[in-house]
Amino acid sequence: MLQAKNLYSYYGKSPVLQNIGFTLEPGKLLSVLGRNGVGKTTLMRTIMGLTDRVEGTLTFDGKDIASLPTSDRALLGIGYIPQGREVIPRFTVEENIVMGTYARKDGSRDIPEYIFDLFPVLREFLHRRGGDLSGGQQQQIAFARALAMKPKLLILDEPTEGIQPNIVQQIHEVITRLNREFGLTIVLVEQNVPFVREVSDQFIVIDKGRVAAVGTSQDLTDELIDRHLTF
Ligand SMILES: Nc1ncnc2c1ncn2[C@@H]1O[C@H](COP(=O)(O)OP(=O)(O)OP(=O)(O)O)[C@@H](O)[C@H]1O
Repeated sequence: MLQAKNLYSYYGKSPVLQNIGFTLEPGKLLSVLGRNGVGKTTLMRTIMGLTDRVEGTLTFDGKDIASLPTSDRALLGIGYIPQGREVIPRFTVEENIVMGTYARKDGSRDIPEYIFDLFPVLREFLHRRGGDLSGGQQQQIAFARALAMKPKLLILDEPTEGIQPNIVQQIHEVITRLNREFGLTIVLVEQNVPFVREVSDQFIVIDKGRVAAVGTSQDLTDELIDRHLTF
């Protein structure tokens, strides 16, 4: 479904990512690991077309998307929950979620009902301003907005960063259900190694902008983590 080959991604003249390669099959979950500043967010932004320039190949559903604008990538079915959530504080919860529907091909502005089954609190707070909700609830809005576009692929950049522990567990359960129950293909940037081991089909470790290791969940050994993830 998503494939990168010899992918380089630039901010200005600097190649932040170099020679990145991976293949993600439909319905699978790929975790992206690495220390702070190695390029994980840049990889997510590269998939969405938000860096200055790329070289190499990036295909989605067999189509070359490397030179498409971000809005076209969304229309093809790539949903993105950025680091920091980016909920619009002045908009109501409902308005924030409906924004996601604008990336839908069917033109409908309806919020799919299952979103409120996943996040009942959002139904309750539908007419409150997004900015008045807690960090965990804002993360739920960010999920709901991305799911409202009915994505085929969901990109999640550290969805539990800065969120209180009781909500972290809930977000982990939602990610697991979206992948296992709803069959959504997911790329997940995540620091929590036990959760990565539990939920991933495959992983890549990035170090200094390059792929340092790839494998399936069983290949994510303590030795690999010591080498590339501990500080
Ligand atoms: N908009 C930008 N312009 C120029 N350089 C950038 C930009 N965003 C990130 N960088 C640089 O790219 C490198 C990778 O940053 P990135 O945010 O992708 O890392 P990360 O692995 O996601 O880190 P973190 O875990 O802290 O989020 C860093 O050296 C960073 O300074």
